[in-house]
Amino acid sequence: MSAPNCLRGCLVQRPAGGAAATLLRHSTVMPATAAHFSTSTPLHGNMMKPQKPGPKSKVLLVAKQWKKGKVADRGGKSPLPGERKAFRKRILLSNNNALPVEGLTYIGPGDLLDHKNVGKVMSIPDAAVDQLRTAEVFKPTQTWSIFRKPSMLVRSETVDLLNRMHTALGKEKALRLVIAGDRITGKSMLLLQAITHAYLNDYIVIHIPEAQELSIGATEYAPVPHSDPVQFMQPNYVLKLIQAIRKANEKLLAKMTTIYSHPDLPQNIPVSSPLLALANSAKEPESAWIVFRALFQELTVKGHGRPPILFSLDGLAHIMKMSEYRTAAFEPIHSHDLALVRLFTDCLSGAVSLPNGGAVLAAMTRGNAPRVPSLDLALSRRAAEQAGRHKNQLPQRPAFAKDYDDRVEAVLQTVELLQLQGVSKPEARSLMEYWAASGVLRSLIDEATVSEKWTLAGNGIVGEMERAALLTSRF
Ligand SMILES: Nc1ncnc2c1ncn2[C@@H]1O[C@H](COP(=O)(O)OP(=O)(O)OP(=O)(O)O)[C@@H](O)[C@H]1O
Repeated sequence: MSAPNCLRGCLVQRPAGGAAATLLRHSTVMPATAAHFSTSTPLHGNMMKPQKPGPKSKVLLVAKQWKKGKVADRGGKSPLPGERKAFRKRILLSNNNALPVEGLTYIGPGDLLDHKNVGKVMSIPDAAVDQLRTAEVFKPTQTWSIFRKPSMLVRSETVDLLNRMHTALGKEKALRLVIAGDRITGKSMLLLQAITHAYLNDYIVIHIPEAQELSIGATEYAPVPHSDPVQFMQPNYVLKLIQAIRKANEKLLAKMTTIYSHPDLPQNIPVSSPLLALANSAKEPESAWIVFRALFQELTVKGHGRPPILFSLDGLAHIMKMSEYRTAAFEPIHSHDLALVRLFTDCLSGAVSLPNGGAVLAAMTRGNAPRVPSLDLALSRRAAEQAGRHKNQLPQRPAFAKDYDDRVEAVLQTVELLQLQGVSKPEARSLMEYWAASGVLRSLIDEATVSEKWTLAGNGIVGEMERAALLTSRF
């Protein structure tokens, strides 16, 4: 018999079914006489006997259990409600293994206004670190956990933004500005720098750290009584926000006193009580929105020793669209009909003013932002206007476009835009020298290394520079 014919003959004699083949492979007693590829009588006899289950049949058993929806017991404790989220949001702000950097100075109240500090890496003072942590300004995506203490690069944009804020303060007006830019260019970090400056200069800071928490339908909501057209409050979120404002701005709130009587409040707060007592009266979610409104009303009284306010939000796109909430009639609710969002957008558009000065800042985020055509259009119009283009040359909605939203465009009609790009080469060098001094970057920092990393990072995009230089520490 020729070789191919022999092979065919042998294969034909093999058991056809996979299960049979398995049994064959795992049959415990293999007669010595049994030839390979043979279905000889002794083997047939053996197959008729009951077989011990082999490893393969165990796999089948597990698969069966899985199909029935049983969870295999791994012996561990399953996480409690909220534990996974807390772990995801956990922020470490120091690393004792990183080297202390010599010559690193703390940011003072006027330092972020000073052009001399552009290109310097500076540390955040401990008191401000606590306030920033309370207001949830640090983000888990940033690289705080690999350095000895929270420090940041002062960029030219930082000084520019804070000088604009300072000028507005002098005019008793609020700067209304959107921070935009490509992915990981440092938009949230710039917002953090503005908030740090605000804390160091005794502003009251109201910060919404993740705008998506307001619009994705993850927190309770209820109609605001007597609101027409109806607005919706988010009691639990607002209670948490008041507690953060109270804790981070405690000293300032204790110094100021109320000038209105606020009869709607759940607790009697007589006129001339400290604002801290007013903030403390928010104990239950049910009364949180009324207390928040009363506190905001008190803080925005002109004069009376009221400090400037910084009202900020990260993740603007999430509140520039329909929310995931529904009315009782199952109609979708626009994000601008959520009371807290409405207050922010009114401040951003200038409909509600901050008479003691300050700023309303909104940062875009590119990480998980939804696409909002009206937002993109409004920002590109603002960019064109700032570049000095004539009204007739501004970008327009495409003809017959459906998914544009007048409410969004109205809010952004007069805001300023700060378009963030990469850092300059001297700024990049200073940052890399800080990384090297901290011991997290092990290479000689010279012109060539800086140029290489700067170019690799799309002309100095900070997050990309971190990827290129500190690859293992972040990703
Ligand atoms: N001024 C700075 N000093 C030091 N590190 C910075 C600075 N700006 C940004 N970074 C770093 O760059 C990374 C990206 O920053 P950030 O999270 O602020 O970017 P983003 O533009 O808000 O990102 P996204 O596009 O995802 O919203 C972070 O790890 C941050 O630590």
